[in-house]
Amino acid sequence: MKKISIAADHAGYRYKEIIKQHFSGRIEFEDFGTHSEDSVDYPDFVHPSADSVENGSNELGILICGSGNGVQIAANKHRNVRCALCWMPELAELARKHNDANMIAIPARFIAAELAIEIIEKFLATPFEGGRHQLRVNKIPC
Ligand SMILES: O=C(CO)[C@H](O)[C@H](O)[C@H](O)COP(=O)(O)O
Repeated sequence: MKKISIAADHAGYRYKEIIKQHFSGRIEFEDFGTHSEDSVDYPDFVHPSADSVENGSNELGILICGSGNGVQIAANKHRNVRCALCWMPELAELARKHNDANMIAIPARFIAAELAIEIIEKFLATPFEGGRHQLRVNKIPC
């Protein structure tokens, strides 16, 4: 697997570090920050991370904030980003299988870190199914 981008605001910082630690040695991350729990604005970290997925320098991207909404909304402003908000592994699986999601948004203030890891494991392990789903994904850009 190519590099994976990862970015978080202050509400997601701790989970970002836990995730990197868990996948250490298996996944090469490009960490776009933030790098502390000091209050920051999530778009400042989402956009460069989403750019790196959009331009192909990172294969997939992980975004973490308090509810997951902020980072997902910002990431999906990028024409070729499909960012899915996932709070259970089954949602991550479907986001990959049916939507070819290339970024995932994690709600750090609403799920345990252990569940966040489980969700990301599923996201990274699940291929896109293509077929009828490819026709639909092709129609997303407007
Ligand atoms: O969760 C969010 C709402 O979309 C944001 O992404 C931020 O994490 C959240 O708004 C941060 O809230 P705070 O009160 O400034 O810590």
